[in-house]
Amino acid sequence: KLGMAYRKDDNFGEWYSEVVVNSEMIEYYDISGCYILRPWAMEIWELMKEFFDAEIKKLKLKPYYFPLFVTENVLQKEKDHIEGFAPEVAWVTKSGKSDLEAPIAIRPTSETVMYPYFSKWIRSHRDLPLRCNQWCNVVRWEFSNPTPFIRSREFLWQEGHTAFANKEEADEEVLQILELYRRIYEEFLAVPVSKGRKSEVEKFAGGLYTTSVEAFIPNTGRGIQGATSHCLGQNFAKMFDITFENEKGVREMVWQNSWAYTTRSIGVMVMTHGDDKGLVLPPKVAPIQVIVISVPYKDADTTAIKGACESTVYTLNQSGIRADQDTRENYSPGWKYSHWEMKGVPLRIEIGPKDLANKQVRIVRRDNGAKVDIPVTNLVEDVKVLLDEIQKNLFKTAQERRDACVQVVSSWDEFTTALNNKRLILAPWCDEEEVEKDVKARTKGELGAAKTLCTPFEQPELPEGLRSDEGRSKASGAERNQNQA
Ligand SMILES: O=C1CCCN[C@@H]1CCCn1cnc2ccccc2c1=O
Repeated sequence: KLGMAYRKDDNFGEWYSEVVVNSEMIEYYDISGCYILRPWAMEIWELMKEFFDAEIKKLKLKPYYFPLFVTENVLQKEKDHIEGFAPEVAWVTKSGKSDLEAPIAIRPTSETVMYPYFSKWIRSHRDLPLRCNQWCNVVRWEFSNPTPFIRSREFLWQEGHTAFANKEEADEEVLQILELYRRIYEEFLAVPVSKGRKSEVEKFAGGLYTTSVEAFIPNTGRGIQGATSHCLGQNFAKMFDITFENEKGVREMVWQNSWAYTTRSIGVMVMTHGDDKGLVLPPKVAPIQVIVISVPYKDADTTAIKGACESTVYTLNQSGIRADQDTRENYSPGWKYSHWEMKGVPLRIEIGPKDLANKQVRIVRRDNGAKVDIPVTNLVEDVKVLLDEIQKNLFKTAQERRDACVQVVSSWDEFTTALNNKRLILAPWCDEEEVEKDVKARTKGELGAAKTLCTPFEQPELPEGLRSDEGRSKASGAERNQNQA
């Protein structure tokens, strides 16, 4: 199947579903909200994981793996905030034909799985900081419209859970991790995000405060949470009796953080960069950065051309570039161009008889379609420069597009107009829960009620006299159940 049936700016939802399938990232599954992640998606996940895992190891995180299952009474331990999430919890009630004595929950997140053991492991200040990270799947049986990568009933993530002797250390780590999430999005996925603090209404109810990186999808005019880094305060230490004896022999409760990013990040990247030819991959996360395609002529020396493709791929791979070739003879060059454009490969190299004769190759960029002939002598350097240019261009284009959607407002009328114009709104914000709930209620409409995304750490000047003590907050048309992590 070649070419897209839907155009991104006409039928965004259908376009997205088609791109993730045609690019061979996703296969739909016969259970709603569940998807098969194929190599083209998993290799992207693994490239991000390689970066993130190396960075948290520098922060002394240790790898763990906790069980998928949690008992009912332990899960109910954080009942105060879980009641909001209870409908999403999936339960195992039988094995074979027989019922289990007590139903067992499948982890929707792992606080209640881990923290009874943090309580057991932490006795003295010498046991702190405790730094635990796991890469796993979680299950949340949501009912709102399922979307590959963005909202699924099972997804992959990493969840970090740390414990410190004091709040200062916890506060510092929250921001260190948030910066890593910004780097994942901006340096790897080429997606601009805003760092900020969640409102009391939108934060993780079980925690003290939540910080997040927020992305924006111009096509839908909606913000989307990219990743979260929470300071839990001593709330869970109280619930699970996680205490330590400090240097003076006094027993104290620990200060905890928890943080996650998920496979949703892949969907945000697809939505940001994809076009009407399909996926457009930032080179940093492209499983194949350069595809070499043979362009045989009727009586040309196909063996020589294939040999040139082989050696081009070899030379590129030797210099750390992820290159592959498509010299299949049962597909035309044109078919191959469309196929690899659909998969979003950043660079295509074409090698035909005249390229061979002139000791050059033709390089075509996926992001802007530019074609250039380069001598094979300079191949590796030129390819590296082009890949770097594509990475920068994708980020710059996405940033300009996102910034063009930002609307600074200072009145209710401006706010509602901006909301209906699918804007990312920057508004003076009082950060009062009642006001936030009232705004949500008053903006319920076909575009979805307005939801605050965050109070950005970077604040523009606030004109005198505007009601706010927290600076401006970003809001946009809501995506229900936006918070994946
Ligand atoms: O974000 C994170 C980062 C990673 C660790 N967990 C925190 C908070 C998760 C909040 N949450 C989100 N959905 C849930 C769904 C069912 C039960 C409980 C929950 C739940 O506690």
